[in-house]
Amino acid sequence: MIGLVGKPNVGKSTFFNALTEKEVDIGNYPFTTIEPNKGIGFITSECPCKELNLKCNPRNSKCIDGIRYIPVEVVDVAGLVPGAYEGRGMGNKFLDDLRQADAFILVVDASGRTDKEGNIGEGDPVEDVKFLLEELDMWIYKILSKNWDKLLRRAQQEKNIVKLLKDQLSGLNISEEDIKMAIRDFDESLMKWKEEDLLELAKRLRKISKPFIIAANKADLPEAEENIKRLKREFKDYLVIPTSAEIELALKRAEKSGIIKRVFDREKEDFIILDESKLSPQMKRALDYIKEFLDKYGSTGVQKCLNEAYFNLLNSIVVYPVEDENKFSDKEGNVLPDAFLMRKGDTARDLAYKIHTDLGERFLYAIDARKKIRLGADYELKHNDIIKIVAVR
Ligand SMILES: Nc1nc2c(ncn2[C@@H]2O[C@H](COP(=O)(O)OP(=O)(O)OP(=O)(O)O)[C@@H](O)[C@H]2O)c(=O)[nH]1
Repeated sequence: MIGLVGKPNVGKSTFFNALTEKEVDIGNYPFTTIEPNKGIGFITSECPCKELNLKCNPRNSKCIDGIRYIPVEVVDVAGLVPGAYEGRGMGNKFLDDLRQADAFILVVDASGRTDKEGNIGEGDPVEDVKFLLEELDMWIYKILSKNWDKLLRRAQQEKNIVKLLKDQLSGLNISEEDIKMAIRDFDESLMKWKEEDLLELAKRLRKISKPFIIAANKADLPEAEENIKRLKREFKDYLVIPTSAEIELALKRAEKSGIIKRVFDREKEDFIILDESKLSPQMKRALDYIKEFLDKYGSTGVQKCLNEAYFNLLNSIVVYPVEDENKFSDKEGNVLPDAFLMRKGDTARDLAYKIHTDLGERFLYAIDARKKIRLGADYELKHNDIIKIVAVR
């Protein structure tokens, strides 16, 4: 799940709506209850139907003009205020939402028109990013240092520090490997760890467990240009994506009401006006303004943030399981019915388990449907693979 974080007034709600506004209802969502601050966004990936020259019948996703839209959950993490890590403001709800997110899109007002408290005024998006990082660090520090005395007592029996820390941080989804990496140059005895060591560890764990992208929102405003350059200079290790949530929402709505058709190219996003006669002079001006923005930045950036979060931060790949490797279909003849999100490094057996535990347990071998060759259980899946799993009956 991706979390949207940002202080008030930076355009987070607009961003959330632009990402999650339902266009077409699709069944088979892999999610059960959707809370009010959660929504479904779609990551986009080239569908193999184009290359294979087939017409697909998606079930768990949708395909428009050869682009597969795969549903993912997005959570609007409300309540970022100074001291939120201590439960100020929205209290535990804020912390709970943070815990659930695998990665973040950190939304800042790149125009600098939002001040520290989230009011209209003078602000600095570079400072806002720093502030958020501190909040996250303090949040992890608080979890880490909670009942530290008790942990030290336990350490007298349990010598495995990594295991102790993993227990302490349960809920944050950090692997033992990552903890080991983070404490590699720390003293072997927990007794010797000082407060600044714990703070440093919190910082490292945040980097590992909560990767994020910076959405430099309101990029359409003139003051944004300079701030975007500063953000890129200041946060070289991070992806800074100029966005205009307002333009994305406007385009989505214009398309829904049949005024335009959006066109997506690998390089650039554009739109075609379907009926000029329906446009008021005001709408025409707005669309000209939007076109200028797209010419300058290539896209509204909103969809790009979600795609980058999955494909870049979380190392996701898309794999298409099929039951008939000749027709690329399921038993009913639906071509490329499901698009599964997997991670780089996942194997054919992992895919079988993801489809069904039983299929994982009965796994015999897999078939690469394009090349019609057999693959072993340890075959490392690649992006856009089409795979049939063969299992013991
Ligand atoms: N120019 C411009 N304005 C934007 C953009 N995104 C949002 N806004 C405007 O910024 C203001 C705040 O947007 P919201 O989406 O309500 O901001 P928020 O961060 O969710 O704020 P809270 O609801 O107070 O938490 C609104 O007036 C939006 O229309 C953008 O990309 N460009």
